Amino acid sequence: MYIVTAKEMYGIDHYTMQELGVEGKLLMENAGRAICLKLENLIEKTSRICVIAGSGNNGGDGFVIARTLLNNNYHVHVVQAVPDEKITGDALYHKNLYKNCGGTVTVIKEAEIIRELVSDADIIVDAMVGIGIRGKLREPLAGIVRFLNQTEKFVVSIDIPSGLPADEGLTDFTAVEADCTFIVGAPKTSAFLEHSASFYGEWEMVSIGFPPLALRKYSKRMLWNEGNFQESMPKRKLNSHKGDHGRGLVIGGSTEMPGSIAMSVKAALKAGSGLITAATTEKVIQMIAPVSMESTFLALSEKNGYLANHTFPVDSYDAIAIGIGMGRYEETRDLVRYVLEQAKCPVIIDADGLYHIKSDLSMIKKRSDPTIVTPHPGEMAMLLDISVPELLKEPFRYAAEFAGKYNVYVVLKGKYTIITAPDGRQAVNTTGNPGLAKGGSGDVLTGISLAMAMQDQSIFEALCNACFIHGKSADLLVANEHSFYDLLASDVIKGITDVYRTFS
Ligand SMILES: NC(=O)C1=CN([C@@H]2O[C@H](COP(=O)(O)OP(=O)(O)OC[C@H]3O[C@@H](n4cnc5c(N)ncnc54)[C@H](OP(=O)(O)O)[C@@H]3O)[C@@H](O)[C@H]2O)[C@@H](O)CC1
Ligand SMILES: [K+]
Repeated sequence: MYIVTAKEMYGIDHYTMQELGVEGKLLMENAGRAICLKLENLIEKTSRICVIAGSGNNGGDGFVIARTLLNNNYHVHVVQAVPDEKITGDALYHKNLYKNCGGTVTVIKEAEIIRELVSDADIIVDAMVGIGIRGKLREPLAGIVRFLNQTEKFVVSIDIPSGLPADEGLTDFTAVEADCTFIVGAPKTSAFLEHSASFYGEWEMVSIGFPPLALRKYSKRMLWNEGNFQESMPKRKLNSHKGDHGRGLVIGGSTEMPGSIAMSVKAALKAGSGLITAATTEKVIQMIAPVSMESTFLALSEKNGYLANHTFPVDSYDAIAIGIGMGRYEETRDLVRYVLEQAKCPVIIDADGLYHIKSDLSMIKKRSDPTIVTPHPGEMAMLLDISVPELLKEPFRYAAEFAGKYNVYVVLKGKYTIITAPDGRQAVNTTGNPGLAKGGSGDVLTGISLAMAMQDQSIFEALCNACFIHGKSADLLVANEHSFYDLLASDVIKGITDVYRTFS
């Protein structure tokens, strides 16, 4: 499923109409009808529905919905929140069809009157404004939105909750807090931003006839779901051996943080790596060896309990993960630099490794083999020298800029983890739950990512699949024997079994 900006949606719309010859009226009919099919599952035959229509094509969708429901014997009324002369084009065509079928319309000039007009309605359909919103919502729409946000009635938004921007970048808006939203054609970016996603309520996308080639042509963003995972995840051959599944190296750990590297190693093995070596200090090896029975170890030099400058052969590995639990000690940085310069395989940089590269980002820019950074928002903001709120306003743009500038893959972790390729392709992971907001969770994702980077798939797909597995493991665990509260990172490692048994 593709994710679009408003501009991309208009591009897809234009292409479908101009190049393919599909008329706008037909797209609007398709949108309204597809939404009605879904809506009818939510409402009773006796439900009273009030559609609030605005002036643009979003209002036009509202008129199609009103006519379809009316013709299916529902009790419907349309409140038009703009003067008659503002309804033009395809929206006017559909308004007339609705009226020709016996539909009634009340035109309102002031927001106050809405309370009375919807007093006997069970369901309110918000078709005031969609992706055509410009600036902050004007009256009377703003007043209607304030009313809708305090009413107990069930509010269904069409395409986008009215007032909400489709794109990232704006955080100051008045918008409908919908109970549910039926998104038209493709989900918009604001459905995946921490400050705006909740306005959608539960959402579902309806297809209205945009061909995949049009979506592909305009959008570089997608939602990574079960279908993508199943399609791209390489199948295991029955006669394969451990060497076929990747020989990985995890570099990290310190006396203060010995556990995290153990978690990454275990996750990497559980997710399907053939062989994993943990490169860490002698002391950490002694500490983690009893719980890391399936891995091999490489002792590196240390200073005050932290990894210090050390050169060792890194060319016999298929992929490397570095940074986990290694601390921010000055001398550890030389080790990070050495690995990034020498390794001729994909390198994943996580946690403290990100702090080490910050002082000299040319370390990553110079590499010719794939480099992957896996920051949470605090680490991403640190890499970019901006605040976390600033980053979260436009995470897609910042991640894409960083990936392009430094030629790296970025896995920006969060409620909506965004995976970005150096060429600007982006994916949003669909799995995961609040149970993952716990220590060790990132270490597990790094381990799974390491395993995926060594399977027969592109790095972009590998990272998308790693995020999918990580989140899906947590989802299955919470659905069955665990809760958001008690879920541990070690449970997520065990849960990888169920993800593979269920989906591959
Ligand atoms: N292919 C597609 O994409 C398809 C899209 N479809 C649907 O069309 C929608 C996009 O339609 P659109 O382009 O007509 O814009 P839309 O969201 O109705 O808003 C424009 C109106 O809002 C008004 N307005 C703007 N800002 C305002 C403000 N701050 N405060 C108050 N009012 C404001 C503005 O009024 P004006 O400023 O001109 O007075 C203008 O009249 C899309 O979301 C989807 O639902 C489907 O039909 C199927 C095909
Ligand atoms: K709307």
